[in-house]
Order: sequence, then structure tokens, then C-alpha cells
Amino acid sequence: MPTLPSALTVSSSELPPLDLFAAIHERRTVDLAQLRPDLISKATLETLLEAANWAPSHGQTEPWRFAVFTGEGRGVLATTLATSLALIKGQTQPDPETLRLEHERKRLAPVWLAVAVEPAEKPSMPLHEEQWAVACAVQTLMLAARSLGIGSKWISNPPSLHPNTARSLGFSERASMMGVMFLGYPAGEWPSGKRRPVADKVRWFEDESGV
Ligand SMILES: Cc1cc2nc3c(=O)[nH]c(=O)nc-3n(C[C@H](O)[C@H](O)[C@H](O)COP(=O)(O)O)c2cc1C
Repeated sequence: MPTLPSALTVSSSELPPLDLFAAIHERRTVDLAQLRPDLISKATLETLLEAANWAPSHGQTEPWRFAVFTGEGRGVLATTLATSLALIKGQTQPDPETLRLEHERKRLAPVWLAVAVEPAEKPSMPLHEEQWAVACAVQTLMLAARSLGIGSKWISNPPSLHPNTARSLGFSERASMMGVMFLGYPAGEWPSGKRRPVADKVRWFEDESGV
């Protein structure tokens, strides 16, 4: 089993962590319907958040903010997202059926996270750079999760980005949402992935010899 820095010691995963390149290639977005109901321990979640906290940020602003929802706590996120959806539709409150469905959906994954960006006051950076840093943190978290056999999905639908969601979940006045995520152990095979060739996305400027 590879040695991990002490802050990243795995306390609850059943399998040895995947190495970095395997986790990169095999990280896959999983669907809610593909998850086992198994819980993810708090120690494991702390390991994943600690990994995310090592993302880079311009000016060391560390603008990533997370809210974690497990167990009954998932209901807080469900009610918040249903209310944000109602506001988007010009209603003041969610209708009971939407609320019920949202709560049901939240119970399909053992862990949900809300992801926000809180731009630093000083040094002041362009918002997009702060958002890029948060995206780095999310990817780090998803790779660490994959390494421990945990699937993930990042969702950025309108309710997850709505200002009501940020305020209701207690993020600061300066913060704005970057979506929600869920985590869970997949029930069966990992979904397979596909990418167009990287060569189509890269131009090289180099010595004629190619070295
Ligand atoms: C910034 C971001 C936002 C995303 N938002 C959604 C979303 O709202 N709904 C969704 O179904 N998938 C969303 N995804 C997941 C992508 O659909 C998924 O990453 C893509 O299909 C590639 O699959 P893979 O993650 O298994 O490689 C998002 C991914 C990223 C990076």
C-alpha cells in the first residue's frame, strides 16, 4: 500500500488507494442510481477535504468553501435547493411534491457537498481566477475520492448556483455558489470513459528534432 502523508492517512477505505495516474484515468462521474447505500466515514470525508485544501490558488487566496451534508443533514440541502428552484420559477415556496422529490433524491447518495467560491478581499483577484482555484480543489477532491473507490458527480444546475442557496447554507456575503456534488461507492462496475485524442487539443512548438 502506498505511503500517504499523515494528513491523508486512509482510515476507512476497504481497498488500497489507487495511484495518481490510475485515479486520473478511472475517475468517472457516477449517477445516483449507480450508488450503494454504504456510508462514507467522517474520517474519509476529512481526508478528501484535506486533499482538496491542497489545491493551488493565485495569491494563496484558498477561496474554496464546502458545506457537507450527511444523514439527516441532507434534508437541509434538499429544502434549500427546492426553495431556490421555486424562487427561479417566481414562487416564494416549493410545492410539496417538488420538496418530496428533492428529499428523496438527496437520500440516494450518502454524502452531498455544496461548493462555493469566497473571493479574498486581499489580495483581490479576478473572480474567474478564484473560480478556477475552486475547480482545482473540486478535481483534487474527486481524484482523491476515486483513489479510495468513491464515485462523485459535480452538478451545476440553476438551483445549485442560486444566491438563495449560498445564503441559506451559511456561506458568507462575498461567496457565490459553484454547484453541488455527491459522493458514494458505486454498486457495480465503474462506468467507462471516453475522450477525444489529446493530440487534437495540443500544439507543439519545439526543436525540429522533437526533443
Ligand atoms: C464544472 C462542471 C459542472 C458539471 N455540471 C453537471 C451538471 O449540472 N449535470 C450533469 O449531469 N453533469 C455535470 N457535470 C459532469 C459532466 O457531465 C461529466 O464530467 C462529463 O460527462 C464527463 O464524464 P466523466 O466525469 O465521467 O469523465 C459537470 C462537470 C463539471 C466539470
